[in-house]
Amino acid sequence: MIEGMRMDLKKSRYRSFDELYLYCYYVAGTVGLMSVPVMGISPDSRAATETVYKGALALGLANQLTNILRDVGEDARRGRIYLPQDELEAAGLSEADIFNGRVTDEWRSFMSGQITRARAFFRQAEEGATELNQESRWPVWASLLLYRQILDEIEANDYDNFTKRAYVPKTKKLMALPKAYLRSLMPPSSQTQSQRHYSSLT
Ligand SMILES: CC(C)=CCC/C(C)=C/CC/C(C)=C/CC/C(C)=C/COP(=O)(O)OP(=O)(O)O
Repeated sequence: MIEGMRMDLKKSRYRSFDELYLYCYYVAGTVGLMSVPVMGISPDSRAATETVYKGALALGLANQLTNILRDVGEDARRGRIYLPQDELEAAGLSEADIFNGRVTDEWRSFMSGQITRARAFFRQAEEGATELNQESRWPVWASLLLYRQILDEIEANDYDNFTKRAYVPKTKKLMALPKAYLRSLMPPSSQTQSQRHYSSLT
């Protein structure tokens, strides 16, 4: 985590998603991983421990990527671009496009790809969240559902994350709480991965 903070002091560009992944891993993935032994895995869980840690890491990454996508304009005004340069280039976008902050079709399509990737990490996080101790499941589900909604708001703003800050309205936030509560009641998986694999074959 400290390494991530150091990285942020030295670096203001990321050549590829691999480089960005490493940064997100350091500053947020590690927080997720450290939370697992604090929150604890449900005694009823039959899932592989790896599934829980992978989920926790994924939630850290998903949150950080979402944060980055929400703050593109704000970061650019401080001279920083936390987006993979090779992917920007492939989408026909330059740094100047980001500093000028024009929402073009190229930008919309680039952003839509970035949002899809962040959602894939949220999906992976869901698998881990179900396996946590009962007491931790509601807050974790709430944070997952609330943060993931920021991505919906970026879409609702027609991908203008230069001049608009994607913001989840209070009513939507409140509505997420009972949804999170219901999800938190979902019991942990009662089968191990190999049992699941076996029963899918029979
Ligand atoms: C899912 C399972 C199995 C466990 C849960 C594991 C957890 C708690 C994961 C979440 C980890 C986490 C809180 C990562 C940090 C996320 C993040 C983007 C923080 C934003 O920090 P700032 O950059 O300070 O935010 P602002 O830009 O809003 O100030």
